[in-house]
Formats: sequence, C-alpha cells, structure tokens
Amino acid sequence: MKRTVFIVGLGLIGGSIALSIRREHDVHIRGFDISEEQLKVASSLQIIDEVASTVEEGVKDADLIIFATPVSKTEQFIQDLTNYSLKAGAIVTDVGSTKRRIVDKAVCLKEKGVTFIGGHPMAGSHKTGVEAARAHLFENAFYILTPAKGTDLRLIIQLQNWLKGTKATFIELTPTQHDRLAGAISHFPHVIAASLVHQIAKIEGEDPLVSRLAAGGFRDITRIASASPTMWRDILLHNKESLLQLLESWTSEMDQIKTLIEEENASAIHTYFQDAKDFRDGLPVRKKGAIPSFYDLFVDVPDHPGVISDVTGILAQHQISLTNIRILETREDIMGVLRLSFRSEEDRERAQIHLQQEMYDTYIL
Ligand SMILES: NC(=O)C1=CN([C@@H]2O[C@H](COP(=O)(O)OP(=O)(O)OC[C@H]3O[C@@H](n4cnc5c(N)ncnc54)[C@H](O)[C@@H]3O)[C@@H](O)[C@H]2O)C=CC1
Ligand SMILES: O=C(O)C(=O)Cc1ccc(O)cc1
Repeated sequence: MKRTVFIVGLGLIGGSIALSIRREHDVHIRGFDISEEQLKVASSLQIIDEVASTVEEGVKDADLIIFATPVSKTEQFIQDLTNYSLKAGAIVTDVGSTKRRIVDKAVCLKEKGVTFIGGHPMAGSHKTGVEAARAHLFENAFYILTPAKGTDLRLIIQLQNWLKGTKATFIELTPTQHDRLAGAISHFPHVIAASLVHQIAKIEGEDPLVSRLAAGGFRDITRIASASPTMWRDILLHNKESLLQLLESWTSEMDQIKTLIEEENASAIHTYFQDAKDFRDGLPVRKKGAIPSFYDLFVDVPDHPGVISDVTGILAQHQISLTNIRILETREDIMGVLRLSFRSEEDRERAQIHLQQEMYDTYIL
C-alpha cells in the first residue's frame, strides 16, 4: 500500500516539494489549500492526487505532513494538530523561512506520538503559486533541518529520505542559529530591497523619469522586492529580534558612510567598496551537494518549436559558450525549463543579462 504525504499550502514551495517527493517515491499525495484555484491547478498538473476537505481530514492517515504556508499560519496549524487524530509515528515538518517560533510551538506535539522536525529549503524565488513549482527548485541548495534535542536520528534520516528528490544538501542548525543567519542573509536584504523601491517611488512623485531609468543594477538588487508581501510580513514578525539587531547595526554603518561622504574621505570610501568586493568575490559560488555543481542558469521557456534555437542563438550572438543544455520539463500548457550550464560565473552572468534583455525569465538556484 502506498504511503500518504499530506501537504498544506500548495504554492511555490509546497508544489515544488510535492514534485520532488514524487521523483523518488511512489506515494499518494494529498493537498489542502485555502485557495480553490491553487488546488485546481495542483490537481490538474498532477502535483497532488487528492484534495483534502479540511486539514483535520487530511492528517488522519498521513505518514508525512508538510506545512508550506506562510509562517504565522504554520504556527497556527501546528497548534490545531493537538486537537486532531494523527497516525502514530508520523513525521511532521514545515518549510518556513523562520524556525524558532515554529519549533517552540511544535513542542505541543510531543504527546501526540508524532515527531516534528523543522525544515527550511534555502532556495526559492520571488514568484508565488503552484504554477511556478518546479521539481528542481532546491537542487544543490542547502536544506536546513532544526530537529529538537533528542530527536531519534532514524527519524531525521527518514525525513531526509522523503526529501532526497530535492537533491539538496541537508544541514542541521538550532532554530536560534537558523533565524540569526537567515535574518542576515535573507530576511534583512528583503527589507533593504523594499526600502530601495520605496525610495524610487518617492522620487518618482517628483520626477517620473526615474522609473524609466531604473534598470540594470537597480533591478538586480530589488528583484526580491517582488516577492509575496504576506509571506514577508510574517517572516519579519517571526524574526523580530534578529531583524531589530541587524537594523541597528545597519543604521550605524549608514551613519559612518554618511560621515565619509560628508568628509569627502576618498580613501576610506574606496576601502569600503574594495573590502565589500573582496568579501563578495570570495563567497562560495555554490555549495556542492550530492551532485557536482556547475554554473547553471535556468530559463523558463514557452513550449513552442524554435525556442531552443532562439536561446542558443542569443548566446552565440554574444559569443557565450555552453558546456551543457538540458530540457528539464515539458508538459502541455505550462512553461518548460532549460538548464544551461556555463564554464564560468562570468559567462553565466553575461548569458543572464542577454537573455533577460530578450524577455526570457531566468534564475539561478
Ligand atoms: N518563496 C520562497 O522562495 C521560499 C519560501 N519559503 C517558505 O515557504 C512557505 C510558503 O511560501 P511560498 O510557497 O513561496 O508561498 P506561496 O504564496 O506560493 O504559497 C503559499 C500557499 O499557502 C496557501 N495558504 C495561505 N494561507 C493558508 C491557510 N490558512 N490554509 C491553507 N493554505 C493557505 C496559499 O493559498 C498558497 O497557495 C512560507 O512559509 C515561506 O516562508 C521557504 C523557502 C523559500
Ligand atoms: O528569490 C530569492 O532569491 C529568495 O530569496 C528566495 C527565498 C525566499 C525565502 C526563503 O526563505 C529562502 C529563499
């Protein structure tokens, strides 16, 4: 008999997790979402086999329960589980971008005979919704797990086995460490991206030309400001302490820059940029996972003849060599994905710029 996976929240991440589980396991996937539309799309794309009418109904015989809703909803659902009947030995996990409050809340599941292991796949996109779900979304990314102290190692391995189709690299962190680090590398940058956009919006009131000029670097640095406001509102509220600390140190750094500019301190300004460049250039391009890493660029492509030659033609026109090209998905009525591999980061960056100029949607995972 097939085992049952129940996913609550069938958006970008819930849908991608479902697809990656299916890659490796012959399972029955049941889904629940507040949005009828998301459920309809998830069913028609065969991302799920069955729709649950309620969460209570869906959890009953599930071997694996995954919450992929905004983090405040996940917290509430975990609390609700205490009132439902659950299958003995089931594993409960989530994909939320914050961990401490969720893991704290899940202590209430201890007496239910199930094990909660917090999770956070560290990859995604500014897109939302199940139609953007991709089985390869987490390939080579880190997948953080935050098991409570004393969690049976066999259950952690069992969860990793469920999720092996993500082809991610699993690491364990404490929830506090997770929130501090995710705050710095992900949550805080979202605040900055949104604030940069607000600044331009204000200037636009005085001079509408500014939006038309906002290209290149501005678009790169603010891409993430197009992400879901509901999701990011919840993340900020859940990771309040880390974000307040980061804001404080950022504000003081901005004050220092202000002084350097006021004083026209050219050498200190140069050092500021040089140090940032050195650190950024030294960042690992991509952490190696179970499969070798390449300089990969993913391109959403409409499913029509000639599209591959169009993409390769654009690269050839700019003398960018490919080391590999793979079609990852082609299904009726949805975009396919091309995985383009390059020899160097520089080639990948140039390819991304030129393909975006030609209106292709590209992303790096
Ligand atoms: N977007 C990203 O790149 C990443 C997001 N995450 C986390 O994944 C979770 C889901 O985010 P996405 O999939 O990106 O968002 P999404 O907006 O694509 O999907 C969220 C889904 O949850 C559903 N939902 C909302 N409230 C609900 C409720 N009360 N009951 C049932 N369903 C409900 C929505 O209808 C939607 O389908 C969030 O906790 C987020 O922090 C984690 C890693 C990456
Ligand atoms: O779009 C991007 O680059 C992201 O930042 C995706 C993302 C969003 C939330 C997460 O918790 C992890 C990754």
